[in-house]
Amino acid sequence: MRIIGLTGGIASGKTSAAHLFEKLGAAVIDADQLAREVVQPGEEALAQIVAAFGAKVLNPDGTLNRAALGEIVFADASARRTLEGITHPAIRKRAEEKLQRLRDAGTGTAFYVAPLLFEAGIVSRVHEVWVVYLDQETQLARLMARDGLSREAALSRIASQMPMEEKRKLGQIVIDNRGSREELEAQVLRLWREEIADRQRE
Ligand SMILES: CC(C)(COP(=O)(O)OP(=O)(O)OC[C@H]1O[C@@H](n2cnc3c(N)ncnc32)[C@H](O)[C@@H]1O)[C@@H](O)C(=O)NCCC(=O)NCCS
Ligand SMILES: Nc1ncnc2c1ncn2[C@@H]1O[C@H](COP(=O)(O)OP(=O)(O)OP(=O)(O)O)[C@@H](O)[C@H]1O
Repeated sequence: MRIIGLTGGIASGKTSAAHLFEKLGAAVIDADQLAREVVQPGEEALAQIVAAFGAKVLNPDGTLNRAALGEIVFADASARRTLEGITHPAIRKRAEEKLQRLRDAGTGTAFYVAPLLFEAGIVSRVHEVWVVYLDQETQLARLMARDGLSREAALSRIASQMPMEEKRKLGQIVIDNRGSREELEAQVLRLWREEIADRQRE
């Protein structure tokens, strides 16, 4: 099975691009979604997070208060590393299980969508890397609009990741998402045809 790592900066459009590939019939696993699964009530990782950060990161119903934890870890690199030390092994394990299921089902190509593909070393698990790219001003505007963040909070999230320009250089394929949604969709369709559908027929 060919595994394509799909990455990019925060709010660059990875999820949007992945949904478009999924609509065309691609198999997709998404690290952000796995990160949510591993902190559900009853999961080991949630207990470890509470032990490390205190009950203030829980909602009254016992679920993770993501906004509260986000405020802590995006302002403090050492707190972020503590959280990653808890969540990343659990995310990796779940990703391997999902990839194995796709392999067993005879899947030809799978996308592994991961914001921290380079930062978390996931790059060694994929066969090639596609990067969704945009300039920082557009990134900032989309991030603030989507998550209702102040400019300062949005900038600190961007600063917690490898700079977009570096990611761009490391991708075998770059999807330029500075333009409209229609332009994104056109690139996805072209890549689907040229890089996936045609190659699977070879
Ligand atoms: C801090 C948390 C609770 C904030 O939750 P929230 O719902 O606000 O954001 P969400 O999970 O949807 O992530 C949004 C984006 O933030 C960025 N981001 C998330 N975690 C990190 C991190 N550790 N370092 C840098 N950027 C990150 C990514 O670009 C991600 O796509 C959450 O992001 C989390 O648990 N992060 C640790 C797990 C992780 O590293 N996830 C990334 C996938 S490997
Ligand atoms: N071409 C576009 N034009 C306008 N808005 C867009 C475009 N592409 C994506 N968006 C919007 O930008 C925001 C970020 O996109 P998306 O959630 O797909 O990014 P992401 O890379 O998955 O983000 P994260 O790393 O935070 O998970 C969303 O609100 C999305 O609807």
